[in-house]
Amino acid sequence: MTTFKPVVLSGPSGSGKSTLLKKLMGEYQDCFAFSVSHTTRKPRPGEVNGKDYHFIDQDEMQKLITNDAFIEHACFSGNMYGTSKQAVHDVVDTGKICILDIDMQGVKSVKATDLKPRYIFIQPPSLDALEQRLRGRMTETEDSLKKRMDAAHAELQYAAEEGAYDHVIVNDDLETAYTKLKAILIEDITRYSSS
Ligand SMILES: Nc1ncnc2c1ncn2[C@@H]1O[C@H](COP(=O)(O)OP(=O)(O)OP(=O)(O)O)[C@@H](O)[C@H]1O
Repeated sequence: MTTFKPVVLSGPSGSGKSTLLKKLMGEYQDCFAFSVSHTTRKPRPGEVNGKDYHFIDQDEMQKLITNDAFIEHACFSGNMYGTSKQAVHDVVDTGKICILDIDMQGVKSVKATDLKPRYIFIQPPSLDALEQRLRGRMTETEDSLKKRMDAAHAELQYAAEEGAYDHVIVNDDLETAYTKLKAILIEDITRYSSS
């Protein structure tokens, strides 16, 4: 079976990663998949273990963290979440193209693994435009906006370093950015479709 390198999509919050991924997965439903995350959160009605999340308890989570099983892990509202290296390998083994939507710390962690993905950075046209988009999304408080803008500075600095990413896509006009993203992935998409 043909397998594909995972694809890492990174970029400041508000740069348009989710928007681009939604378009990509809408157009090529079959081809791409996200890895299944681990969480200590209780399953909601209808959620399936191993499909929506790997539901585990605190002790198991701690063990996985100690064993360096995660690419990234974080705590939100008292629950822990993590993306394991194994979960990415599991998607690769299905023959689909695994998408990782992760931040700069996640990118640095992936670089320390044997995953060898393609690294794509989604860059906002400017910091002003980024702030406008975050405000327009109506998801942020002034405090969280400031945190995201501070983080964006660091992300842009890192992306400018030689070799940090394989591709940088400036998301100014959405259709143009999407065309660029597809151009990077089209060879794999075609191979997937003909396999
Ligand atoms: N090219 C574009 N032109 C104008 N607005 C855009 C463009 N791309 C995305 N947006 C808008 O910018 C906002 C942020 O985009 P999105 O939520 O996709 O960012 P993100 O990188 O996924 O953020 P996060 O990391 O916080 O999830 C959204 O409201 C989206 O509709």
